[in-house]
Amino acid sequence: MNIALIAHDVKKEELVNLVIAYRDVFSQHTLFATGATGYKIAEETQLGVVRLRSGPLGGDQQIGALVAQNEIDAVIFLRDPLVALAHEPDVSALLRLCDVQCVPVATNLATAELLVKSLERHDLAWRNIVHRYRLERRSGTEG
Ligand SMILES: O=C(CO)COP(=O)(O)O
Repeated sequence: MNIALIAHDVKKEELVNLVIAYRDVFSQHTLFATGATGYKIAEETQLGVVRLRSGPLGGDQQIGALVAQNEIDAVIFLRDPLVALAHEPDVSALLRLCDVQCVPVATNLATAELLVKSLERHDLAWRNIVHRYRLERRSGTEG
């Protein structure tokens, strides 16, 4: 599964702690992250992370584009709920695209933990089954 991890500055430590606590689960997936979040996760957990641009410089939009292409299976986005950010429209757009594509998205630590536990139980495996089925159908019609 492709998991996107994003945290605003005041939430980065929470997210890193979550990844440390559930390292065994996260290590079984491909992790994508915005720039500074990805840097911290990689540094503190030694897990591989596909790092995109920093959030304010377009990283949220890059993750949004992956969501729009249905290439992300779950998003954990720990937002700072107490400040308004210059790139708020990018944040809203990403969350909207998660709803468009029916991608599970957690915006606080409590929900993030539930999502990780779902990953652990393979609750989202149906997404891989659908991906594979569609790829096979596509290659069948092309061949
Ligand atoms: O601002 C962000 C998401 O909106 C996070 O970006 P960074 O991971 O680069 O700090």
